[in-house]
Amino acid sequence: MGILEVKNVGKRFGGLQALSNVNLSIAENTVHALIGPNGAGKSTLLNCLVGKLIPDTGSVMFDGQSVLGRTPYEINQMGISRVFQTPEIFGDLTVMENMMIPCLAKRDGVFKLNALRTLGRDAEIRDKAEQMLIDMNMIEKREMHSASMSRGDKRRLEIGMCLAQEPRLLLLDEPTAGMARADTNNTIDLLKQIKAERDITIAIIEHDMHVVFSLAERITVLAQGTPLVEDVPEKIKGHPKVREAYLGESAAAA
Ligand SMILES: Nc1ncnc2c1ncn2[C@@H]1O[C@H](COP(=O)(O)OP(=O)(O)OP(=O)(O)O)[C@@H](O)[C@H]1O
Repeated sequence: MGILEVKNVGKRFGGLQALSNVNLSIAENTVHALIGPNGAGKSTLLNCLVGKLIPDTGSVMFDGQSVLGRTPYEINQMGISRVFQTPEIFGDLTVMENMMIPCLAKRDGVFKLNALRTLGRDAEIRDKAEQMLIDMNMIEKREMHSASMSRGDKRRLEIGMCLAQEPRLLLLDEPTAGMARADTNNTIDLLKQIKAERDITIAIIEHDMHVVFSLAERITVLAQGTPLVEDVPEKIKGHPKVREAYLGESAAAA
């Protein structure tokens, strides 16, 4: 059994069946990519995993426990962290201050922004945040204001902030969207490093096939709200059904 088990999940928005009969099993300590054309339902599915949406049908189990009916905060506490398409960091704060936030949230269960004033004197939190910045190869940027960093560095910080919560499943929603090639390659290297150094499962939604094929051990192709094929990357590459889903029938026949 996988660390994440999705069974028969369906989700409708008014007249649109965005997901139907979605079955997905993600094995522990693997990198599993979810790909598919625009509008295939990838983000909707991710939202169902983190409590942002409640499926109309089916079940979502994480490590044997249902996530359905739990709040995003409770699901996060269960061990699922999500990195959004747009970096969710506090631009006015320094890199170090940003990193202390999830460290405190992990230790104390809650976070209050006014705690930041005294946080610098909290040795345990400071040490943990510093260690995370070392792990993320960002320690020399600790005093920088986050808003002034490159997109790649913002993403690096945000991934580090997720890891500070010590998740068992990290969900990445188009982590390299809008990045220049150099930043994309840095993000690929960072994710490879994270995977090599930690016991962690990574599920990634990504349109950039260079990223997908550099990282994924298994790939599920979603089309029109339903999984079309699931296999190892070598089998997905050039799969006629996948070409058809992306390019349309005429292109697949060409
Ligand atoms: N809150 C919503 N209300 C109504 N329709 C929605 C909502 N969210 C998504 N949809 C629709 O559901 C379908 C699936 O959308 P979703 O964003 O999950 O696709 P996606 O595979 O993530 O696409 P993309 O790769 O473009 O991000 C689309 O037709 C979208 O317009």
